[in-house]
Amino acid sequence: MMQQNVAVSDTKSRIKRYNRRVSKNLEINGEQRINSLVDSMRASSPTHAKSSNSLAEEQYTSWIVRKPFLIIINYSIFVQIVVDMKLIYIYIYICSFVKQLRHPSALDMFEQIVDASQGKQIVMFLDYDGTLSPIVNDPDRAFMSHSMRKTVRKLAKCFPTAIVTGRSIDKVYNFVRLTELYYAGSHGMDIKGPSKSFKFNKDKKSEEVLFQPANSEFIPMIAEVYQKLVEKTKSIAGAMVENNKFCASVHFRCVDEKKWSELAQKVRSVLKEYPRLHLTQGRKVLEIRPTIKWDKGMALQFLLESFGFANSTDVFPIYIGDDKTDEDAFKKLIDRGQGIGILVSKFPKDTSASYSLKEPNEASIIS
Ligand SMILES: O=P(O)(O)OC[C@H]1O[C@H](O[C@H]2O[C@H](CO)[C@@H](O)[C@H](O)[C@H]2O)[C@H](O)[C@@H](O)[C@@H]1O
Repeated sequence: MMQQNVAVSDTKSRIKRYNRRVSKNLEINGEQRINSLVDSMRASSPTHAKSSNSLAEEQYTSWIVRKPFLIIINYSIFVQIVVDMKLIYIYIYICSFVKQLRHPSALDMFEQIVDASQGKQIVMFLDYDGTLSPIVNDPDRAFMSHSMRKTVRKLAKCFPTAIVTGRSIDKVYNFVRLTELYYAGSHGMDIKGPSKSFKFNKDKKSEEVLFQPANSEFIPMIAEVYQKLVEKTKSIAGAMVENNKFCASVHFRCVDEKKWSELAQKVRSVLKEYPRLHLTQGRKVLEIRPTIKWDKGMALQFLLESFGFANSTDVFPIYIGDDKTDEDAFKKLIDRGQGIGILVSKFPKDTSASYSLKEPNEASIIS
């Protein structure tokens, strides 16, 4: 009997120890997940994402700052510095040259792009934020310039043209205000065609083409999550939440970096209750979306198919975008072996796009 009691209490204490270990692991895992989310929030913010170029420039600057002290210490070290500086110069030069080779400016390559599209039907895909409009602190004030609107209108007269955005269609339409375009909102999960008769519509139907790959039950789910996120994050100065119909965005552009971890924790705590939603990241924004296999690349594919170019070799799709989510579309073009992807970015980035533009204004020049 005595032995049995000892065995039971032994087992109990082993179970307790086990539970303690498990819950400690869970805490560590939870903490690790938040830490890695905050790390990637930092990494995806341009001021933190050091390119090889900017790193070299930074090293170069720090050499300059230290230089006078080193001269006094030793002339031979000074000579060494001059040699090193030259090497750094050469390194910076090679980096920018290689970058140009990998992602030449779409402006410099304009003629080649035009040549490559000869005899083919150009189809234009345009991201909105950071591509047609400059990035601003307040997402509700990301206005498109009049000249950009004019350019997009002209484009749509010549080619089928679609806006592919993380925003809801209603929001992006309020900025763009062009009825002749196709709109793929909520990262391509809500696709609508022009609301009036449109010559590129193969069957010449005048009604809107509509495709929503995600189940419509996600709409109330996102609305609920949006409300919870607004409530949870209201104590964090600068945090903004947007309901984008099939997805929600939590902006941290105006949040003090010291608060990023707290914000990430709050977002994770809301998402815990929604296993059918997951988190992705854009430019200083956390995006919550349905766990379905759909992205901007698949939206591009869907639109090309609806234009009748499923297996056509006579099509030349051009996709212009600035964000991580646009990479799926760039990759799709590579898979199809057609057209070109153009990345809008001031900084060198790893991308599947073939060309680059420095800012939204340049996108209007090429169009
Ligand atoms: O696919 P996109 O059209 O690029 O949409 C992605 C997100 O764009 C918007 O946020 C971005 O632009 C804001 C205004 O310039 C800026 O404040 C924010 O930091 C950027 O991430 C939009 O507000 C989000 O809902 C979209 O998810």
